[in-house]
Amino acid sequence: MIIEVEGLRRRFKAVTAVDGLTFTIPAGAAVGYIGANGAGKSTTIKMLTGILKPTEGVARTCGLEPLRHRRQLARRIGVVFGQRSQLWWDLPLRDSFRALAAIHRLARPAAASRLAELAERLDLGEFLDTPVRQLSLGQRIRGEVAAALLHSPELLILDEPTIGLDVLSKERLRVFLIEQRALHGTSLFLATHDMDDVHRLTERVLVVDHGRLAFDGTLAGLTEQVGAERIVVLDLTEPAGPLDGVPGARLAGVEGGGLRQRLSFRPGETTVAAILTAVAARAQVHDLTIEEPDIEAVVRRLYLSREPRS
Ligand SMILES: Nc1ncnc2c1ncn2[C@@H]1O[C@H](COP(=O)(O)OP(=O)(O)OP(=O)(O)O)[C@@H](O)[C@H]1O
Repeated sequence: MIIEVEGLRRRFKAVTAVDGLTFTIPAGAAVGYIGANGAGKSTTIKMLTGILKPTEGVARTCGLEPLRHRRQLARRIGVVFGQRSQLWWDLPLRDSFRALAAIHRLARPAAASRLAELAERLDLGEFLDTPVRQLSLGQRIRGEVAAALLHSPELLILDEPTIGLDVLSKERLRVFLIEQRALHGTSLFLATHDMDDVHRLTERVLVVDHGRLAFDGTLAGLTEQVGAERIVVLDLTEPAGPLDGVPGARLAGVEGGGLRQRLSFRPGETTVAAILTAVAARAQVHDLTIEEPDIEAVVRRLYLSREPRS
């Protein structure tokens, strides 16, 4: 197991941020960790990485007790906090990598070739010599991710890595992470508010609610359990009248005078294929995309379905 957590609890005076969590994650897995603001995600990550001491219970990361073996663990994991930097603010990005290579005691040629790989894949070349404080958010996050991966860790822990990034930067980062996992088999533990992150990067999702595990399964299983709606966006070859009355679907919007129409549906009640078949008699579809429900909505529905809590 790359992560093992048993009865993990952390109190801050009156607040119980993490309240008896138990789960395991096998090596090589990619897991999304989601929950509302203040649900306990960052606190969990801090205990997994040896920054915070559990009040009760056990966390084991890469088979190590994070607090006791913090140094050893640091060589085997990479961590990115989207809202906090691990880079040296006033130094050129390249110097942070040099310092980190020294901290991890990487042999020079190995560090140089790893940096070259990361710089190429993350497109860092243009700003390697720019002081970190002058980087755009997207550039800095790419730098953070490279810094976290420089020593080729077995496990990458990301806390809100795409927060504040524009669509293009988010996408580049996701493509990079998918590639890295395919190349190196890096395990991934990803706390995020972004459903697309979860959808693209992970195969299992853990939902935390008031420090307790509220769901452990696939994203499809989660949306099905809460009955969240997905939206199919249809781009038509010619404008058509409103596509209402499709069985199992609800017309959620018409744009461009009928050229683009959105139909929402609940997985389990109908399928995209059935919707397309029903629509085919009335309009010709040129292109389609599926919009995932947003994470806040899914989590809210899950929380509501769990009430009243003990
Ligand atoms: N150092 C601290 N002192 C006191 N309370 C804290 C501390 N750190 C976290 N908390 C509280 O613990 C709870 C869980 O916080 P945590 O940061 O783990 O949540 P989160 O799920 O990461 O939220 P977000 O999505 O907003 O980052 C919150 O109520 C928070 O206010």
